[in-house]
Amino acid sequence: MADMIIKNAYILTMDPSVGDIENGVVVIENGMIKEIGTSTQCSAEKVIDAKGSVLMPGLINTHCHAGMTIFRGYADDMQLQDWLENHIWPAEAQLTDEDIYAGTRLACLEMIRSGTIAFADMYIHENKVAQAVDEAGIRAALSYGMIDFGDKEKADKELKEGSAFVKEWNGKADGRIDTMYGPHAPNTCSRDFLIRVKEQAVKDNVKIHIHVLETEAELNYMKENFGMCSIHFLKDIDFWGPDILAAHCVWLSDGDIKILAEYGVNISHNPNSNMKLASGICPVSKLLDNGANVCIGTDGCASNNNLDMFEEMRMAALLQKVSTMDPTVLPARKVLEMATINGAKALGIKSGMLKEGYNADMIIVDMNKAHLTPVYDVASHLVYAASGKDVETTIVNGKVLMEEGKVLSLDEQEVIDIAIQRSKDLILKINN
Ligand SMILES: CSC[C@H]1O[C@@H](n2cnc3c(O)ncnc32)[C@H](O)[C@@H]1O
Ligand SMILES: [Zn+2]
Repeated sequence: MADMIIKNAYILTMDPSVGDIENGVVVIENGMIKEIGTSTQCSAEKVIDAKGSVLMPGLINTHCHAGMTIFRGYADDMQLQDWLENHIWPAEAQLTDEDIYAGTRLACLEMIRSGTIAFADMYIHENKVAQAVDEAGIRAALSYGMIDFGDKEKADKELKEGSAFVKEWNGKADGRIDTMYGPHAPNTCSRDFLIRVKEQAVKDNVKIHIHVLETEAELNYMKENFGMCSIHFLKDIDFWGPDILAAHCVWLSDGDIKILAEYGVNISHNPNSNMKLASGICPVSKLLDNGANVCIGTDGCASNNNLDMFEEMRMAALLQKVSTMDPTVLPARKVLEMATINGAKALGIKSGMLKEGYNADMIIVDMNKAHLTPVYDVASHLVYAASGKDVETTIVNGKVLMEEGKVLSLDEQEVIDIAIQRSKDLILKINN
């Protein structure tokens, strides 16, 4: 007897060798996909009838600061440097374990609700992020965010904390938590520190999550201080490889794009954050044309201001079209690949496709809605017409985290109430 069967669904497998299955069935056992096809001989304890809905791989958010969800709507409409240095960093200095736990629980709730099954995170008090992820049932690649600003003592302390986090949490929560090292950016971390981080990550066999060339200011800083841009600087210290998840990559030259593709670097494109902070536009279609792995993230809730990956997919497509003045670039299926297959590759997880032997990480999208009617092309609706609110069921590791719109792994009202209380206490502390 299997654990679960989902039947009568339009299945968007994202498996290129199979394609879509119009009236399909998926069998789940021990957190994995046991069978996928048009029929099954299996029976299961739980059967979900998904008639009229789309069953697809859950979305993967490859750049987030989940704890920052406590700052949703705090410090809008500013230049990135002003926003970060004069507002966000002073506010973060006031954050406690409990604030980050509350913010991350709120983030997990929103992600489960809007069809995200996994996210990559970089933040402070990351132990509390891990605790929240463990309890919420979602999957994540977590890193303690490190900044040394060229201070050797701070570098030692940060690396010690990043290392301790990796040792404590890697592979935990039934394998749902992976860890990474999280040096913040090439303009906030010293050269020596980045070299040490890379060495440690290789030793620990974990990946690295870093912001790269988000702003023109970073590009200018690197050129002034090192005589080269961040891409060449990181190449110079043997940093690049398929173990690197580089967020943003907005200010790239054609030569930089070739380097990122050649080294198999994973690039998280964060269109809403880049638009809101007016950072610029990542050359996504050029990166993809050169064979780079580009995936999609939301960034934190203080620069977005939500974690809806459906919205992020739509923005990714529209932004490339208008910036290249070519409506044929980044068609819907390609964007879906970025948010599923490419995200899974970046995180090194067997998700992002509905295929035998893969993690049972999937979502059911209700298509019986006015704004999703009629249907000529399912992929088109998922990217251009749907939103996270259309997700009715979310399954991670074979466990149902939300069923027919009810979140089962978290007490929704409690999560919201605590986040409200924490935000009120926080603003009093910040303003004092
Ligand atoms: C050291 S933990 C991570 C650090 O990153 C900050 N952050 C959030 N969003 C961005 C962004 O768009 N660019 C650069 N840094 C960002 C966050 O506030 C934490 O301090
Ligand atoms: Zn970020």
